[in-house]
Amino acid sequence: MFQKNPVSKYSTFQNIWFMIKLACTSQEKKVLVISFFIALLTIIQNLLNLYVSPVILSAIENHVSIQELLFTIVIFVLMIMLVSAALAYANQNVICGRISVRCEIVNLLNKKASTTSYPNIDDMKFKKLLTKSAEYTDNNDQATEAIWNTLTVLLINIVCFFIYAGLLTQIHPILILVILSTAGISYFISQRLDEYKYQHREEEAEYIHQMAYLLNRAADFGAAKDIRIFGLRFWLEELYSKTAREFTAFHRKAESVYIWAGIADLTFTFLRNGAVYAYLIYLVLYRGLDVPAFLLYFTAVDSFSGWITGILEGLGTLHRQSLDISTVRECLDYPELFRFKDGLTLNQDAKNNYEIVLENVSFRYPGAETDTLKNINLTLHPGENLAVVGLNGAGKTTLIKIICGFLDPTKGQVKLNGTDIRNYNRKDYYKLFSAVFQDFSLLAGTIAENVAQTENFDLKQVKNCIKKAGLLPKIEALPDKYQTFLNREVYKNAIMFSGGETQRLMLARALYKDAPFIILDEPTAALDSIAEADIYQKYDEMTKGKSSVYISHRLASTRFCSRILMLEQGEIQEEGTHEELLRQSGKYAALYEVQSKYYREGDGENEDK
Ligand SMILES: Nc1ncnc2c1ncn2[C@@H]1O[C@H](COP(=O)(O)OP(=O)(O)OP(=O)(O)O)[C@@H](O)[C@H]1O
Repeated sequence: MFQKNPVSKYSTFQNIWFMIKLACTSQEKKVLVISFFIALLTIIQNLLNLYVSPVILSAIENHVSIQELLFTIVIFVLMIMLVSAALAYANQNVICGRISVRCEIVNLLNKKASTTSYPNIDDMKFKKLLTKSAEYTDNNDQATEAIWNTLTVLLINIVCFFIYAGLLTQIHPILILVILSTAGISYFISQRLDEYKYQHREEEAEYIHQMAYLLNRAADFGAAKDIRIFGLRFWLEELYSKTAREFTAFHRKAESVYIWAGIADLTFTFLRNGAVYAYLIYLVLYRGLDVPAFLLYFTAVDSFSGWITGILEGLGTLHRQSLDISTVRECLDYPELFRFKDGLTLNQDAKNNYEIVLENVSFRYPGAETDTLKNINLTLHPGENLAVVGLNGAGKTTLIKIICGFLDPTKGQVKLNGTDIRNYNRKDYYKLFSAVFQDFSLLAGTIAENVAQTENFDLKQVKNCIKKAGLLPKIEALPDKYQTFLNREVYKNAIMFSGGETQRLMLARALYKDAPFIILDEPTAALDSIAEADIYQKYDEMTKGKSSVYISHRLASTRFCSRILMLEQGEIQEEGTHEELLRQSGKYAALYEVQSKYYREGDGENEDK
C-alpha cells in the first residue's frame, strides 16, 4: 500500500552524502566536478538566451552602427555555440562516470548477497530488499544514477530562481508572489499525479513480475519436459492472457488520469501567463516600458514559473530517489547475524586436530511451530567418519547446516575445540569445511576452474581429485579436457554434464579444497550403482586425515562410517556402528530390513550381506 510520506531509515542529505562518498571511493570524483560544470554552463546558456533578443533589439532601437550590431550578434552566437559545445562535451563525459558509480553499488550488492549471514538469504525481508535494490540499480533511469541529474537540475533551478526573481522584482514585487502562488498550484496538480503514479507502481510491478514469470517458465529448460508432457502450454497461455488483459485495463485507467491532469495543468498555466502578460502590455502602453525590456520580462516570466516548478518537482524527485537509495542502503546495511571481521581469527591447525561438539542443540526455522532439531548432543572427534541417516524431513540437512555454521542453534551451542563458534569470524570457520550439498552449484567456467574455484589452479591436483571422484576417463576424452567450459547459457561450446557427472565434479571440488572437515549430503544420490560402489571403496582414502559427515537415506551406504546416527523427527534415536545398530533391532534395523528387501533377488537371499 502506498504511503504518502514513507519513513526512510536515511534522510535525503544522508543519501546524497552516501552517493558523493561513493563517487569519491570509486575513483569517479569527476562525476561531481563535471555535474557542477554542467549546472554552471546551463545557467550561462539560459542567461545568454534570455538576453540575446532584448540586447539586439535595444541596439537596433538605439540606431547603433551596423558593425557594432554585427559584433554584438556574433559575440552572442559565438558564446551560445561555445557553451552548447562545452555542455555537450560535459554531458558525454559524465555518463560513463555516473554508470561506474551505479556499477559500484551493484558490486557492493553482489558482495553483500554472497557474503551475508546464511539465514539472511532465506529471510523474506532481505530477499525483497535485494530484489528492489537490483531494480533500483538496473539502468540509467534508476535513482542510483539519475540522482546526479536531479541534483544538477535542482542546482540550476535554484540559482536561476534567484537571478530571475531579482530581475522581476524590478517590475513589481507582487508579480513574483502571483507567479509563486500559481506555480505552487501547478505543482500541487503534478504532485497528485505523482502520488497516483507511485501508488500504482507496486500494482504495475506485480503485473510485470507475473508476466515475466510466465514467460520465463514457458522457456525454462528445466520445465520444458513437463510443459510438453502435461500440456502445460495451454494453462500457461491462459494465465498469460488473463494477466495481460488485467494489465491493459489497469494501464487504460491510469492513462485517462494522466490526460485529465495534463489538461488541468495546461489550462491553469495559460490563465496565469495570460494575466501576467496582460500586465506587461499595460506597462508598455501606459507606463512607458520599452520594447526590449518588455521582451526581456516576457521571456523571464515564463522561465521564472518554470524555475519554481522545477525546484518543487526536483525536490519531489529527489525525495523519491532518496527513498530508492534508502532501500539499497538498507539492503547493504542489513544486520548480520554472524560475526565476521569482528570475530576471533581462526588459524588452521596443521594436524587437523579439531573437535566439534554440539551441546543441547535445538533449532527452529523462523515462523515454524515446532523445533526441527531437538536437544542434540553430539561430538565429532578428530578424524572420525560419521554417518547421519533418517527418513525425509528427519532433520539431517538442518543438522549439517548447524555443524557447518550456516545456521546458529535456537538453543544450545556448537563448540569448536571448546569455543562457541559464534565467537569466531564465520569466514574463518567456513574455511574448515569442504562439502557436496544436494543442490548443484557449478559456475560458468572451465572444469578445472570449477574444481579449484579459482583461475590459478594446480592442474596436477585438479587431475588427482577428478580421478578420485571417478570422472577422469570422461574428462580426458574431451577435446579441451580440463579447459572445457561448463554452462551452455554462457558459453556456446560448453559441455552438458549429466546429474551424476555433475555430482562427481562437485565431489572433486570438495576434495580439492582439502579442508579438515568434509561434509557429504547425499553425494551419491545421482550416481549409478557402479559409480556409487566406487565412491564407497575410495571413501577411506578420500577422507584420510579428515573428519567427515556422510548423509544418506540408503542405510547400506553408510556401513563404512565409524559411527552412525539415526535421526527421527529432529532427535537422535539410535547411535552406533552398522553392526551394533542391527543388533539393537530398533528403528535402524527395521528400516534397513525394509530397504534391503529391494536388493534381494529372491526370498531369503540378501545381496547386501
Ligand atoms: N528453510 C526452511 N524453512 C522452514 N522449514 C524448513 C526449512 N528447511 C527445512 N525445513 C523443514 O525442516 C524439516 C527438516 O528438513 P531437512 O531438510 O533438515 O530434512 P532432511 O532429513 O535433510 O530431509 P531429506 O532427506 O528429504 O533431505 C522439514 O520438515 C522441512 O520442512
